Amino acid sequence: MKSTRSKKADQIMEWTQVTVTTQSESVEAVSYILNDLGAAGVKIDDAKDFAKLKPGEYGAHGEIIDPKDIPHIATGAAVTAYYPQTVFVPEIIPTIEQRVAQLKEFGLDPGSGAVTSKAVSDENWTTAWKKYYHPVRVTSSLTVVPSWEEYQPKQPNEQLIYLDPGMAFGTGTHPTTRLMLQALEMVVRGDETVLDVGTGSGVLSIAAKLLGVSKVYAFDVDDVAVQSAVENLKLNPVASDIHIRPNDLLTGVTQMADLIVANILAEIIVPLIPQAYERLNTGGHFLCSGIIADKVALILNKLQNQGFRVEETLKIGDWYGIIAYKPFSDE
Ligand SMILES: C[S@@+](CC[C@H](N)C(=O)[O-])C[C@H]1O[C@@H](n2cnc3c(N)ncnc32)[C@H](O)[C@@H]1O
Repeated sequence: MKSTRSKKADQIMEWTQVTVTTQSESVEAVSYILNDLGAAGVKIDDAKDFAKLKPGEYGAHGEIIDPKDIPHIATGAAVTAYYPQTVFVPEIIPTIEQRVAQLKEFGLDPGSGAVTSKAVSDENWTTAWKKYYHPVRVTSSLTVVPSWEEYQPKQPNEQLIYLDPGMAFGTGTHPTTRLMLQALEMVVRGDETVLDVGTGSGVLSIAAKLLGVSKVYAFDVDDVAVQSAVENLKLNPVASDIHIRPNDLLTGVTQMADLIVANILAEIIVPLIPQAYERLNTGGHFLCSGIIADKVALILNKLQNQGFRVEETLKIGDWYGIIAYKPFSDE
């Protein structure tokens, strides 16, 4: 389970909780829709996530509580959003139903798309998202640590990313994020300049710095995400010199880079591909994830047509990540 939560939550006590019943492949798109309609945060329950957890595998080190103790759904997925009193939820429910049904047009299975709502108190929500977060080792060298937890590295090469995962997408534990973290570990050699497109919580920017890149410029179209990334950068001294600002993809960005990372839905990666090619130095890498099986061929095709050479296709569960390389003219 993962959740996102904006700072607005600290100021308002009463919320309307809206739950959409869907399928695993659509959770990110449904979250996007719910956020787009004014949710202060979303929480995802995905039966597939729980199916992969093994009792004791994480608990022995205190990273995560025994999965069987976490209430969870047995099949499919549910995305729950929290709306402040300023949003009149009965008015937006038909729009949610319509936009979720339209996901079929993007090749996603929205499942039943059933929408339910109920009033909740701030206290219930706070407990719901926070109690399941504990340090999680996301790659062989990177561990995400919630900002309120004490944690000592268990291995000499283990590096810590401190996050308040409540405020934007990017707890580090989502498969799409882990694909990008793995890809970063594979390509970073040190001293690179990086553009992080759709930074969310800032997790990839912080990871890139820990892995030894020199400069990071991070962007997100969502002001709440930018604010959350700014707060998370403050939790990680290594990230103090990261530049971050609101921006739509790389539109208007003139900074050249050796590495561009983007964990965004495939539909949004498509227009980013030519921008990324233009901003990358030759010999540089473009890393992207957020891609479901049905969209892999489309993205590979667009990358190759643009002139990229695909070096690796990575997979975790139903999600794919791609490492693409911009060759020198004589390669
Ligand atoms: C799936 S999250 C990834 C967050 C983080 N980078 C990670 O890997 O965990 C995608 C992020 O992209 C942002 N985003 C979506 N469309 C965008 C666009 N056109 N330009 C910039 N950011 C965008 C969203 O606001 C969201 O924060």
